[in-house]
Amino acid sequence: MHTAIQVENLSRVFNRRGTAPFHALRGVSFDVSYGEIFGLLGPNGAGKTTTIKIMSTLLLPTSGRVTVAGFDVEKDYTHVRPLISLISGGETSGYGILTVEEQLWMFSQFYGMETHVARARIEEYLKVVSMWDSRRQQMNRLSTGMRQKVNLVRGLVTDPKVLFLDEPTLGVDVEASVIIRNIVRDWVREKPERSVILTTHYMAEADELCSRVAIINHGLILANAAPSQLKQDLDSRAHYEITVDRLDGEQLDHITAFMGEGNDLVLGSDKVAKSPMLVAHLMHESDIARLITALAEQGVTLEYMRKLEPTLEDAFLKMVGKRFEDEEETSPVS
Ligand SMILES: Nc1ncnc2c1ncn2[C@@H]1O[C@H](COP(=O)(O)OP(=O)(O)OP(=O)(O)O)[C@@H](O)[C@H]1O
Repeated sequence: MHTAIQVENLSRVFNRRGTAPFHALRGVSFDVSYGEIFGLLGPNGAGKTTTIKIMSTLLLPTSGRVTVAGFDVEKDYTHVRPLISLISGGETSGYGILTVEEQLWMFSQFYGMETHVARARIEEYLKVVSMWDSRRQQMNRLSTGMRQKVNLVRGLVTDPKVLFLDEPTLGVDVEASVIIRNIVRDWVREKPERSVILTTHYMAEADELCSRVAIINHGLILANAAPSQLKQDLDSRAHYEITVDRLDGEQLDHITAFMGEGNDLVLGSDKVAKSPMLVAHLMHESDIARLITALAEQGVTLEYMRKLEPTLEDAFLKMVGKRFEDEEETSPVS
C-alpha cells in the first residue's frame, strides 16, 4: 500500500456561542504517499491547523474520514498515536524547567521506548542539530531556534512513520532553518515508510521540500499538485526582462509583428538604470534568439537581460489573491 494518509471529504464545524456555526473545513480531500513531504499552504484561518489536528487525533471531524497507515484516526486512534509525531512551531514545548535531555527522555518514555534505544537516539539527533553541548540547558532558557531544533528532535526520537510539522521554522534564523529543512529531507529519505505533512508560511521552504502541496482557503482545497506544476500552470511561456538603451513605440510594433502571435512584449522602464525595459512573454524559450535578432535589426543595444522564473508565491497569489506578507501586514494587532 502506497498511501500513508488518506483524507476523504473532511468537514469541521465549530459552534461558537452567540454566532452562527463556523465551517472551518468544507469537504477537504487529499492523500499523502509514503516517502513524500506534503505541504499544506493557505492564509491565516484557512483550516491548516484544524486539518493537522484531525489527522493527528487531537480533534474529531464533524464528517468525513482520515486514515493514517490504514488506521482510522477516529476509531483506531490508539493504533495511530504511536505512529505519529506532531511538532508545532508556536509550541513552548513541554516543561520549561526541565533540561533539554530530561525533556527528550520524558517524551521517549511517554512512547514506552527502551532505555538504551532512547538514550542512543537522543544523543544521535542532538548531535545532528548541534545541540549536544546544550543538553543540560533548561528548556525555558533556549532561544526560539534552539527550542525548535529540540522540538524536532523530540518528534524524531520516537521513530514515527508520519511527522506533522506545523510551521517548524517559524521565527527561526536562517542557519537553524537550513538545519531543520535538511534534517527533515534526510529523515524522509532514510526509510521508505516515512512521510511528512508540513504547513509553512515560507513559500520557498515548501517549494524546496515538498513533492506536492495543497493550497487551502476558507476550508476548501483550491489546488493539489507538485510545486513545479503549479508554477507552470501560472503561464507556461518563458518570461524575460530586457533593459535596452532605447526603444520607441514604432520599433516595438515592428518587433511585435516580427515575433508573431502568442508572444507578448510590454514596454516599461528599468527603475534602477532608468532605461527602457522590455518584458517579454515568449511561447518558446528559444524565441529569445529571434527577439535579440529583431532588437539588433532595429539598432537597439541590450544593456541587461534576465529570465524571470515564476515562484510558488506567484501561484499562491493567483489562487488565494494575497501574499502571506500582505496578510501579516494588514492583520489587526490584538
Ligand atoms: N476551537 C475553535 N473554535 C472556534 N473556531 C475555531 C477553533 N479552532 C479554529 N477555529 C477557526 O477555524 C478557522 C481555521 O483555523 P485554523 O487554525 O485551522 O487555520 P490555519 O489555516 O491553521 O491558520 P493559521 O495560519 O493562522 O494558523 C479559523 O477561522 C479559526 O478561527
